[in-house]
Amino acid sequence: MVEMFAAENGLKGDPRLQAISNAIRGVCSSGEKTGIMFQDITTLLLDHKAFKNTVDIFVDRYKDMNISVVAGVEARGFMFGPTIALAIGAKFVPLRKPKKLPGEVIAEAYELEYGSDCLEMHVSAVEAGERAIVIDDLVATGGTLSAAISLLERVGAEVVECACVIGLREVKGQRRLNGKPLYILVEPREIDSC
Ligand SMILES: O=P(O)(O)OC[C@H]1O[C@H](OP(=O)(O)OP(=O)(O)O)[C@H](O)[C@@H]1O
Ligand SMILES: Nc1ncnc2[nH]cnc12
Repeated sequence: MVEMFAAENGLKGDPRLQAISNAIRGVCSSGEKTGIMFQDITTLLLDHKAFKNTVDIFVDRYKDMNISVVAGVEARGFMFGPTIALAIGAKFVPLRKPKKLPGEVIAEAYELEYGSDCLEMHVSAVEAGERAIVIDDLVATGGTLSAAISLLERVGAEVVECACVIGLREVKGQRRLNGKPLYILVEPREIDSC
């Protein structure tokens, strides 16, 4: 299913979107994530063509936007962000879960569908005035991306846009997050059975 965001992402009728969607797996989650319609992008990573098309779409969008920072959210933003950063000539800045970064950090706590968490960023990684995008696999409540935006803005960076492969239905029609544009490729996959 790709219609939900196609009108907004400028890719209406682009066959790459359906192939990307088909490569994502909807799974019935258990443990602390019980009841969550879990979207598994590891199957997208196994499909070379769909994975490359995903990265290519983001690269085409951001290559001429004078972006110097691609910030990726741990863990799944790390699977897309570095490749995009290399292709557009930007640095990659990891936004990590607590106590993973060795240098001086700033931190932002946030709420998730299944609990709460915190993101940290090295203070010296980004300079004031730099133009940044934030990359993650999925936006659900938007709490994670909002924390990422706050971290970058606290050091004086300009967040140009947040980009995700998947947007949960709750974000339908919400084209902005904390005042920043939100760029989404596809809607979630249905779960066949639990
Ligand atoms: O829009 P939100 O409600 O904030 O949720 C989206 C976030 O949740 C998932 O990560 P998760 O926190 O599960 O961490 P993981 O990638 O380390 O599994 C996903 O990769 C996003 O980062
Ligand atoms: N439904 C979901 N599937 C995968 N990751 C998520 N992160 C938050 N909600 C999620």
